[in-house]
Amino acid sequence: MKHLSQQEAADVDAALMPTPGLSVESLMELSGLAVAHAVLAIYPPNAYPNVLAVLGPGGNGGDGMVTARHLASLGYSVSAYYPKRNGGALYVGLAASLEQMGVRFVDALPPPSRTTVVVDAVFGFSFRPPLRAPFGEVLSSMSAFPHIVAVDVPSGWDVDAGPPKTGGGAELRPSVLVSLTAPKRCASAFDGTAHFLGKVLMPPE
Ligand SMILES: NC(=O)C1=CN([C@@H]2O[C@H](COP(=O)(O)OP(=O)(O)OC[C@H]3O[C@@H](n4cnc5c(N)ncnc54)[C@H](O)[C@@H]3O)[C@@H](O)[C@H]2O)[C@H](O)CC1
Ligand SMILES: [K+]
Repeated sequence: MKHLSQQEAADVDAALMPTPGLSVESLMELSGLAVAHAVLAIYPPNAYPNVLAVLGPGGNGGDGMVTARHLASLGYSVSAYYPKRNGGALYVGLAASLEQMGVRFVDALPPPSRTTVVVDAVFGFSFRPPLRAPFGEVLSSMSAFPHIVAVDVPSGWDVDAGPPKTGGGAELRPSVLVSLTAPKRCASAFDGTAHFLGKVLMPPE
């Protein structure tokens, strides 16, 4: 399977936008639904009742909000940590839809737990290192959780080059990766247990 560079990933999503019937909202909904079903397949709610969605300020965080909404409707107990909120109408609306579904927004990350699945929706294909505050601390705290499902790109990884080489303990090692549309180059360094491909809307060529 082809892996997309950071630039190709941005170009592909820009090319999908004018497709009749597609919009940022619909692409985000399909992404979040795909991630929710990956969580359901690997971490069923009878064994893993709690989900913590960690949300970044851009489109990846939007996918994470949709994921959280679907997981709440699938029977998980869902909380969300959203340290840098996006004030755009789409994001404000998504956050309101989560509250309607009973998702709790928390002010700090809870301690790690073996029965909690972390949805890593901090950064996607637009991330460029180095990390700016407060996300170094956020990723460092997340990395202590044993079950992490990364949305599109493991957060903090260089989209082309892969995991950071700092060795400082802050690098995420997700157990599940859900690539959206196509895997990004960094996915070739993924060494977790399951790699899914979601939101495939393009003809193969
Ligand atoms: N764009 C689309 O068509 C769709 C994208 N989907 C998902 O969205 C992400 C890409 O979204 P984008 O808004 O372009 O960017 P990110 O979420 O990856 O991050 C942007 C956000 O992060 C900040 N940021 C970037 N680098 C740093 C840094 N080093 N330190 C701190 N903060 C940083 C930046 O300022 C922005 O605020 C894609 O991967 C998909 O998950 C959907 O699938 C729908 C369609
Ligand atoms: K991510």
